[in-house]
Amino acid sequence: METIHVQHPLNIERVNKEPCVMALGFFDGLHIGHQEIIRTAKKRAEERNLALALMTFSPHPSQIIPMKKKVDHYLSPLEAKRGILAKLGVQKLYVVTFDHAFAKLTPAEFVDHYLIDLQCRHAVAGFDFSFGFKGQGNMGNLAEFGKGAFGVTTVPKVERQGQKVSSTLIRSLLASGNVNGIPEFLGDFYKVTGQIAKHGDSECHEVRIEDYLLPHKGIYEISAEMADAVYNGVCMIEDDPIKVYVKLFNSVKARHKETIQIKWIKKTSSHRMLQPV
Ligand SMILES: Cc1cc2nc3c(=O)[nH]c(=O)nc-3n(C[C@H](O)[C@H](O)[C@H](O)COP(=O)(O)O)c2cc1C
Ligand SMILES: Nc1ncnc2c1ncn2[C@@H]1O[C@H](COP(=O)(O)OP(=O)(O)O)[C@@H](O)[C@H]1O
Repeated sequence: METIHVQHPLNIERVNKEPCVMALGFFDGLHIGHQEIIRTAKKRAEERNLALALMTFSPHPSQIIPMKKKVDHYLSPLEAKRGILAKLGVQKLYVVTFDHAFAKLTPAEFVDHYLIDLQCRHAVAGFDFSFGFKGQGNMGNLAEFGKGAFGVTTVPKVERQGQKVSSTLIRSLLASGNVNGIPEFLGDFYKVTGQIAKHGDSECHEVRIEDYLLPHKGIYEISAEMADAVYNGVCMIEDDPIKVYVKLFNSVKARHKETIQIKWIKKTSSHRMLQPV
């Protein structure tokens, strides 16, 4: 997968582009709703023999525009997003810097410069995707702004348990420590990647995790992947200041600075921190 970072104003001559199907959205977490968008876009790309592209933004629009909640930690920071998108078959990833100049674009300007000029031949997004100044562009008027340059597919709402699957919903499950409820919406357990920051004589390792949203403080059953091997263990999250400690069962020790991927299984009680299951 090719990753192309662009910033407004676009110097279109210098952007590596090709006729494509473009999936649109922020896509934090790549939950089952997002996966449905990408599956649909992939189908359209195959039918039309076009490249599969996806446009996302960085940072989250709420960092620039006042919104109800400011997102400053992610379910899938850009590197994690890249890995997941490549696996889902995305061939070109456009990462647009979301700054004030970009946020001020009218829906027509966004479509002209970021879809038509990037050779989008078909756009795919969910029923609630919005774009352009004050979110005035939507799936009801996207085709009109496209003036026939591309077709549009709107993916209907993906729901579970009577609720729209959303990154906000997954964030609230993390905030309540309800990590075992996440796979229903995410399609998998919630995973974060970090580095072993400190290890002493004890088998309890401190892990440094950046950019990811973490579950609520407490003790969790986890599985950890390091150097292609998977271990079971427990993880303790402290807040104020935020610290993450991992203990792997069977006295497995991790090396300093080793990369560790933590998969959150469920919240547990403190005594199991000492007593492996
Ligand atoms: C060109 C452009 C301008 C935008 N301007 C605004 C804005 O002024 N106010 C706003 O609330 N959102 C704005 N947005 C953000 C969108 O409403 C939306 O959050 C973003 O496109 C991510 O879509 P998603 O949340 O459906 O993934 C803009 C988006 C784009 C692409
Ligand atoms: N549950 C869903 N059903 C259908 N489409 C969705 C769903 N959730 C998100 N989308 C679409 O996925 C893209 C990215 O949406 P985004 O706003 O980043 O997700 P979320 O609503 O989870 O924060 C947009 O095109 C959006 O319309």
